[in-house]
Amino acid sequence: KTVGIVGCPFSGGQPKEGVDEGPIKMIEYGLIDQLVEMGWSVEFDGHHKFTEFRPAEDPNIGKLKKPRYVSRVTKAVAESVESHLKKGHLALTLGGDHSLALGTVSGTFAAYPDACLIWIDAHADINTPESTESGNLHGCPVSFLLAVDGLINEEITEFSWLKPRLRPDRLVYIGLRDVDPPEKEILKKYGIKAFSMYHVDKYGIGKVVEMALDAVNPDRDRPIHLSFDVDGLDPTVAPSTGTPVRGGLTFREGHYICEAINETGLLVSVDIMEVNPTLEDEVSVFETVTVGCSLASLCCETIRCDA
Ligand SMILES: N[C@@]1(C(=O)O)CN(C[C@@H]2CCCCN2)C[C@@H]1CCC[B-](O)(O)O
Ligand SMILES: [Mn+2]
Ligand SMILES: [Mn+2]
Ligand SMILES: [Mn+2]
Repeated sequence: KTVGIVGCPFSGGQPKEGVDEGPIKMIEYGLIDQLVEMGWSVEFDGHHKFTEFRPAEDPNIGKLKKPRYVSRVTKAVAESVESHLKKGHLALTLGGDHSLALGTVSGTFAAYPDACLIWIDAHADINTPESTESGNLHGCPVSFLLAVDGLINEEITEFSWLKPRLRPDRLVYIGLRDVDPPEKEILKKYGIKAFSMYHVDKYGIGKVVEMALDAVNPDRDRPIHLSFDVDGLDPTVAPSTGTPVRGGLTFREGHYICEAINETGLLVSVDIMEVNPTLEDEVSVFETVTVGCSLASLCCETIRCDA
């Protein structure tokens, strides 16, 4: 069993410095050794160097910020993820901000057209170029990926490489608690399944994960892409992240999601996103980086001590 690590030091989808250090710290903290100890062979030929992709000029397109930089980087990420998957490897992408999912999810669907997407996040990241207020592309990836008509008005030529393959009934969220009004409209309009923290409280994480899988993978026969924004966790668990929101997933709830999805045997591609090891004090940074590493490891569990 081989896991291909896609190290993505990238911060172009949002304004805070430091989230590009996330992948570097997760590797420094020994993620590779951890995976090797768990029985994986690890393919990692160093972090991507995305600074070469940065255009001299990158004026906003409408409200969107750094559109050319984000587009070039995510196109490269899509190719990288696809190539790991086509070799039958598990793709593990370390971010970097969540705009990288434009690439990771595209790469997964190129290799596994029948895949489903499980998005763990405080946010829906489904703003369109028109609905976004911040213009930060880390708040938009899902709207670009959705294969629906009429969501995005004018085609953004920079992103013409991106073939939207995500059907609304193959997408499910867990952990939502800070969704913009236009995003709520989109979720409702396309009937996208979303388990907010309200549902986690009401049903418990075990039932929520089961309902999420039932929604997008009823026969448990579709490959799974798990996109995990660490701000889905409570800020007491993952404090060093760009857009923290109180009332999030506990340490165990976050890890349970990874264990339960791993247990399906269907996981093909994982993103660990929005770890920014420069925002908080040393202890908070340590906690956030180690949580990123442990989430990744539990996605890769091979030997389960079954009860
Ligand atoms: N929807 C957002 C966007 O900027 O589009 C607005 N939100 C921040 C905003 C602050 C004021 C109260 C309402 N929320 C961040 C989110 C993107 C998060 C991207 B992720 O990858 O971290 O999930
Ligand atoms: Mn590989
Ligand atoms: Mn996100
Ligand atoms: Mn988020």
